[in-house]
Amino acid sequence: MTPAIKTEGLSKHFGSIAAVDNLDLEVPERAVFGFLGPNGAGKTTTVKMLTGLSRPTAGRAFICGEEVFQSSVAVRRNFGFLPDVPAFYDWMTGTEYLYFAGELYGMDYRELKKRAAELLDVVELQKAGNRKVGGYSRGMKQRLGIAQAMLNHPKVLFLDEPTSALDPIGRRDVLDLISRLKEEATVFMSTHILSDVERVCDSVAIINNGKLVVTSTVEELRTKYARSVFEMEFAEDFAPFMVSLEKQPWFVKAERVVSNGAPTARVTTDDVAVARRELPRLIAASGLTLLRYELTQPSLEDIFVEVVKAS
Ligand SMILES: Nc1ncnc2c1ncn2[C@@H]1O[C@H](COP(=O)(O)OP(=O)(O)OP(=O)(O)O)[C@@H](O)[C@H]1O
Repeated sequence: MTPAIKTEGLSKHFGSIAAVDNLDLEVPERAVFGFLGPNGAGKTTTVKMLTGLSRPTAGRAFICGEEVFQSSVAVRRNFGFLPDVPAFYDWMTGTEYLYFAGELYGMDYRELKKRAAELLDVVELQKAGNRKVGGYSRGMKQRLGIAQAMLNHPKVLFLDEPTSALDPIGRRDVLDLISRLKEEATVFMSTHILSDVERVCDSVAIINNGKLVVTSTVEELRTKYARSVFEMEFAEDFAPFMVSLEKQPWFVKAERVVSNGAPTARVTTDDVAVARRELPRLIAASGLTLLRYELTQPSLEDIFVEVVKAS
């Protein structure tokens, strides 16, 4: 099957800076793909090359098998794009805005009317369609922007930081919408918000300093970096206890975090069976009063920090 997005040695240099360096990516159809990386990693530069807004210094990019730049008109038909800060005309209603955008795409008026109504439904703005965009919340604007990007049935939808400016309810609505869109299109979203990735993405790529560090399904990433984490709350100060754990052969790291409002010891191990046996004995020997003891999995954030540091 032709991948929705493919890059071969994609690179962009700005003078001596390699913003994107020899990137090989493959994104399957009908996936929600998370594109992650710390600030300055090269995410925006990559998205600009994938959407034909910036020419690569070397390498090639394909959307649905069509090479970007070689066949830009054919490629443009295949994707929709929502920038991180979309611009709207506040005096237009939501429906008028979609008609305006559809006319720019050259859509037939009858088809446009039908598609706009259908999309207002999908993004749950059917009631707000006749209200002026100036009165929309940020979340509503973002959903309208997604409807606009989906107008001409793109096979790939690029979303740049789609939830970063939203409150928790706006975020939840946009994430629910992204999950539903995968029925229609492949979604490629760049983001910093790892909990969003955990909620909606099937696969991810992590880049750092312009280079691909890892690409895999979220599941594989978890299995590969599976280390178990014990969370413990104590009635007394547990700092000396954490230090005493460092000598244990199964110990990877110990952190003091605040979980559910309480100071918590988070202890990571790479040998869960031994740690499970040993920890209760060590807690008993410490004389501390144990209030909570839980075995959890590392978050995507833990994995991200580890992968980026190692690179
Ligand atoms: N037009 C440009 N001229 C010179 N350097 C640039 C240009 N655009 C980007 N860069 C550099 O390329 C690198 C990658 O930038 P890019 O904006 O792609 O990163 P990013 O991952 O999107 O970062 P952020 O998450 O902060 O938006 C950075 O070092 C940046 O300073």
